[in-house]
Amino acid sequence: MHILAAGDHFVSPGLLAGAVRAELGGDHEVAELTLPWPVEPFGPVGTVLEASGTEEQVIEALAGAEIAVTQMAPFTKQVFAAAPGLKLVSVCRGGPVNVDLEAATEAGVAVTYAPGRNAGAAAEFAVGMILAAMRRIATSSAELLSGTWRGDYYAYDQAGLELGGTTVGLVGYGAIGSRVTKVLVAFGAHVLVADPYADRAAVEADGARLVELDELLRHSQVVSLHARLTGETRHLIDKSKLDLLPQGAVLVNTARGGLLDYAPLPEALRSGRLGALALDVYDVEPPPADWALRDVPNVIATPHLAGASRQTAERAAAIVAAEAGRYARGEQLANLANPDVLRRRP
Ligand SMILES: NC(=O)c1ccc[n+]([C@@H]2O[C@H](COP(=O)([O-])OP(=O)(O)OC[C@H]3O[C@@H](n4cnc5c(N)ncnc54)[C@H](O)[C@@H]3O)[C@@H](O)[C@H]2O)c1
Ligand SMILES: O=C(O)[C@H](O)COP(=O)(O)O
Repeated sequence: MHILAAGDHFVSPGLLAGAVRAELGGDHEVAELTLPWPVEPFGPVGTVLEASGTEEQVIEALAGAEIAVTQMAPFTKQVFAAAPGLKLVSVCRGGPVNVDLEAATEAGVAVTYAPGRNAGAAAEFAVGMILAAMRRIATSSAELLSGTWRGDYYAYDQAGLELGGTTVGLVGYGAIGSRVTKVLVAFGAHVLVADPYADRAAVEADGARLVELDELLRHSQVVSLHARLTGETRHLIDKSKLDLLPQGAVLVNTARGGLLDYAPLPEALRSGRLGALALDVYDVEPPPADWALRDVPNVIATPHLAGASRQTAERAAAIVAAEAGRYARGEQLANLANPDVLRRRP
């Protein structure tokens, strides 16, 4: 069998190919393709979002492949049309946003994905960002290293908040939001959750309360975003929603830049409306040189790092290799994103 391992600098082609060889044995031809990373600014929500590399690159590398394993490669209608032998695309992402699922189904190609493979890493990182922002860990460190010892941080009106006893609002209760909840509850925080699709009983069993978004925003001193970016969630938090937050609230976004309207943020921070902002994701990645939040107080910014742990990369490669193994043995795939494809097969 011919297999394409299309990786990037995070989940490398070598890591993917090694896992596939270990799963399938050595009798198969595994081609390796390296895609650029970091990705270009993300495209609009559509059929294929957040892909990396070009269709031409993928078409050339596929060359007769029956299986492709990847994180970011674009699988568009054109790619499926040019690869008639392709039967399985296994994507090691939380959602196969780089695959046109309709075109895959039409072409009879099964698509699998990897829900939760980086949820532990992203949840730990989000909690780290929440703590760093609440207690000014990152900004005070940067100030001290640049020569400023700020005694006023001890003053009552400048001092940070403890997590214990503080109300934290989590927007989105999926693989990451639910993990963040459990950690925050263990710290003694009161956790509010807004997610129109969440199971109330599951939220309550985790020690949190399911509420409407506006209620969450009105009552949370800290708000952390954990929803997926869809047509429905784009700019879920805009100026009108920011205005609902208590004065001096902390806002954390480790999910997707598109969830948040970035335009009102500089003024909200300068005026103290927002007490701190912690970001791992941006409306444009990387943010431009003249980024409006670069010289604004109380901003923490990391380069889209939340999901990037060693375990995530290893787990990702193992998950797609296991799906390739199931396909090769004729077994049921574990996480099929386009079940309709089964109806199209003889
Ligand atoms: N920064 C990083 O490195 C990094 C890493 C992994 C994931 N992420 C991002 O984190 C986010 C969460 O990932 P996940 O794996 O938990 O996703 P998930 O699919 O498991 O959960 C997303 C949740 O969002 C909820 N949701 C949908 N519409 C909503 C709405 N209108 N309001 C509130 N909630 C809504 C869904 O019901 C679901 O529970 C995603 O945006 C993902 O892309 C970022
Ligand atoms: O780090 C990320 O944000 C990802 O690499 C992709 O996340 P996703 O797999 O949930 O799309």
